[in-house]
Parts: sequence; structure tokens; C-alpha cells
Amino acid sequence: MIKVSVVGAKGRMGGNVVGAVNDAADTELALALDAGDDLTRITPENTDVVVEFTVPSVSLDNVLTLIGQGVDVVVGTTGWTDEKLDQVRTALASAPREDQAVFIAPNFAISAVLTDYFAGIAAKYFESAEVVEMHHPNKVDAPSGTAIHTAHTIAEARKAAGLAPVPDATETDGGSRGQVVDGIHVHAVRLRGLNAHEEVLLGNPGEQLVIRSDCFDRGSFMPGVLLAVRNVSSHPGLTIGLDNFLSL
Ligand SMILES: NC(=O)c1ccc[n+]([C@@H]2O[C@H](COP(=O)([O-])OP(=O)(O)OC[C@H]3O[C@@H](n4cnc5c(N)ncnc54)[C@H](O)[C@@H]3O)[C@@H](O)[C@H]2O)c1
Ligand SMILES: O=C(O)C1=N[C@H](C(=O)O)CCC1
Repeated sequence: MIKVSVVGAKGRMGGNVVGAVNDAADTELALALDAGDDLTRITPENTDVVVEFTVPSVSLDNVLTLIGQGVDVVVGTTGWTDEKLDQVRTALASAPREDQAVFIAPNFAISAVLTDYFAGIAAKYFESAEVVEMHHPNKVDAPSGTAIHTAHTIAEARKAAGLAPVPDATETDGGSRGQVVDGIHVHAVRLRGLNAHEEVLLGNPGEQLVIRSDCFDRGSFMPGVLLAVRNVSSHPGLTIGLDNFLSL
């Protein structure tokens, strides 16, 4: 049995993870902690893997504390920058265990992971590319971590293919052209009734390809979270993206 502790256990995602860990045959719940709880209660004696779903402003500190506790960590919280990721790598280099592991996924849903993957394949064939993400209005960060990741995926594919910047004659923009991430415009919609959705729009003269993922409920993320829990400890160091655990 894999002993799993959950940090952010009272949240929308954390609550679902507690349920998934309790329901799976090969995992058991160790500690379920949330804001104000002492994370140093989590030790290698009671926990194999921690799942962390909190808020972008606290996630790095939580992960650094958990690395210091000598446990492996699966992170679903968004807001990761290159600088923050470097801090995780540095902490892992002097972690209590030599083979310690941290896994971070912008998105645990197979539809979202494949949207990103297919966008990376398709991007070099199209002159234009934009990303539209649509989420529930309780979400605190925009654009979504997934959309930022997808924009980077598209940008890397375009750069590798030697494509010119996306065409755009806009001269005045009050913000309606979205956030530009690595040269790709990303648009965020917040709408009651939605959960987590993303569209990648790819355009050429006379044609368009739309790649779309719809996660209608948070159960859609749980198979990916459990896959990460089962695989994280055999991937020492920092691993980013569920595609690393899928045979794509
Ligand atoms: N990777 C994915 O597939 C995926 C899917 C859904 C959501 N997310 C991300 O997960 C994060 C959480 O989303 P949510 O909808 O569950 O948010 P939420 O607001 O429902 O839950 C966050 C929880 O974290 C707790 N928390 C805050 N500070 C804390 C601290 N210092 N220590 C421990 N717990 C603390 C809060 O009390 C709350 O219970 C967001 O960044 C969201 O974008 C990722
Ligand atoms: O509901 C959220 O919040 C989500 N956050 C992640 C993101 O920002 O990409 C994943 C999708 C759901």
C-alpha cells in the first residue's frame, strides 16, 4: 500500500484526492492537512507520497518544507515559474534522501494532456495559433497553468520549425487580445457552470484546426493523480508533466 498524505485536503481538488486515495485498492490515506496545519507532521514513517493542491502563493513553500521532510511530492497547484522550479531543483539536490522525487503537473486530465500533446504536433503546420481557456469563476489565477503550458508547447514547436511570429495587425488593444505567453495569445474566460476547458485554435488561409479538452468535473483529474502517486517515487528529481508517465 502507498501511504498518501494530502495537503490542501479541504479544497475542491484536495477533497477529491482524499476520496480517490480512500477508494483505490493500492493507496491509503495518511494525513489530510490544510491551511494552519503543521506540515512537519508528515514524515517518511507515516507517508510515502504527498499530494499538494493548495494555492499558487503558498505551494512553493509547502513543497520546500515537504522536501525537507524526506517525502516524495505530487503537485497539482498552478503558478510555477522557472525561478520557482529552480528552487525545487536546488532543494532536491540537498534533500534528506538521494532518490527523492517531486512531480508537478499543470493538468492531470488525459484530455488536457493530449490537447497539449496534439497542439505540439500540429503547431508547426499553422500560421496562427491562440489558446482559449475557460474555467469556473472561483478560480484565483488567470490564465490557467495548463494554458500557459500549452502556449509554451506551441511556441517551442514553432521555434523548432523556424516559423515567423503569429500574424497580428492589432494597433490598439485595451486588453482584449489576451496575455501574450511566449508569443502566443492566451485568453481566459470565467463563467458559472464551467469547470475546466481549453481550446487551441490553429489557423491557415482557408482552414482551421480546433483541439479542445472539456473536464466537466474534478473526477476527471483523479486517474492522473493516482497515476502520478504510483510513479513519482521511481522518477527521482523534478519531473514536470503527466506525459512523462504515459506512453505517448
Ligand atoms: N493540475 C491539475 O490537474 C489541477 C486541476 C484542478 C485544479 N488545479 C489547481 O490546484 C489548485 C487548487 O485548486 P482548488 O480548486 O482545489 O482550490 P481551493 O481553493 O478549492 O483549495 C485550496 C485549498 O488549499 C488550502 N490552503 C491554502 N493555503 C494553504 C497552506 N498554506 N497549506 C495547506 N493548505 C492551504 C485552502 O484552505 C484550500 O482548502 C489551484 O492552483 C488550481 O489551479 C490543478
Ligand atoms: O480549476 C482549476 O483551478 C484548474 N486549474 C488548473 C490550471 O490552472 O490549469 C487545471 C485545470 C483546473
